[in-house]
Amino acid sequence: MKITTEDIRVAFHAREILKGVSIESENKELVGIIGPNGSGKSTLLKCIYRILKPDAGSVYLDGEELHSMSVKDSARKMAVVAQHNYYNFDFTVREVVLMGRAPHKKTLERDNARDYQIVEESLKTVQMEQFAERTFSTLSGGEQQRVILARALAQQTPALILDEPTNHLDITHQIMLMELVKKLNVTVISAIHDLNIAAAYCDKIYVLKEGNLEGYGTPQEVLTPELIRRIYRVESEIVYDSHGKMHILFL
Ligand SMILES: Nc1ncnc2c1ncn2[C@@H]1O[C@H](COP(=O)(O)OP(=O)(O)OP(=O)(O)O)[C@@H](O)[C@H]1O
Repeated sequence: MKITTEDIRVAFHAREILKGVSIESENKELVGIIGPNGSGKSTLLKCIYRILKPDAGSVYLDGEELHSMSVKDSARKMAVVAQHNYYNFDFTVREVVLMGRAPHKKTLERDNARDYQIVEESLKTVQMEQFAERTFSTLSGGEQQRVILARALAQQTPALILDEPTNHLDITHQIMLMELVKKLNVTVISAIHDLNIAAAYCDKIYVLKEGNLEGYGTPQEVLTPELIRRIYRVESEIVYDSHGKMHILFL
């Protein structure tokens, strides 16, 4: 599925947070949004996953304007792993993941064997199947993050929106998550802080600073020492290992 934003503008209390942001992901592309703290990454993603209506501009899913669709229709097209405090969920892990099936159900339709099978598979994929009966709020931050990813997988959508998905995860699970997301073969738009993760996994990167797009292209095109200096005020060096993989060293 193709996701497009066109000239998105958002202001809070007369302060402009997004100043006309247009991005595009082709079908099955993994698109990274990078930028310093407060640059507007989450705000842009919130406009895409419909928790925030922009003051101006539009979001299109395969050419269809987001707000012209029902919430259920857009939830069948896109699942979200956002940065929230999840701790208040007083549900079991299995129940949380089952919520991912809701957009596929009619009003009052009961969960069936297939829904439970999808939930078990999703939990296995994120290696959380042994936690199915646990109360969600008793999990660690990283475990919660993986359960929320399982919920998004259970939603079986052609697009995923991720807001710093590797936040809370140890290095094993960071790599697991990015490898998994890459293999899903769906469209992904993800805010990413770690530039080496962005370099390793993104097909395309957009750079946000103070609500403006400051760069766009493949990781090789975008992640140059000049851009990193301009955006983050940090000196860096780009090296390629024996596998041809790009690494950013911060000096
Ligand atoms: N509801 C709101 N009311 C007022 N200001 C807000 C609101 N939501 C976000 N902001 C401000 O908008 C700016 C952009 O926030 P946003 O969360 O989009 O940044 P970000 O790039 O995702 O940052 P981070 O890397 O720290 O997660 C910040 O200065 C934030 O304080």
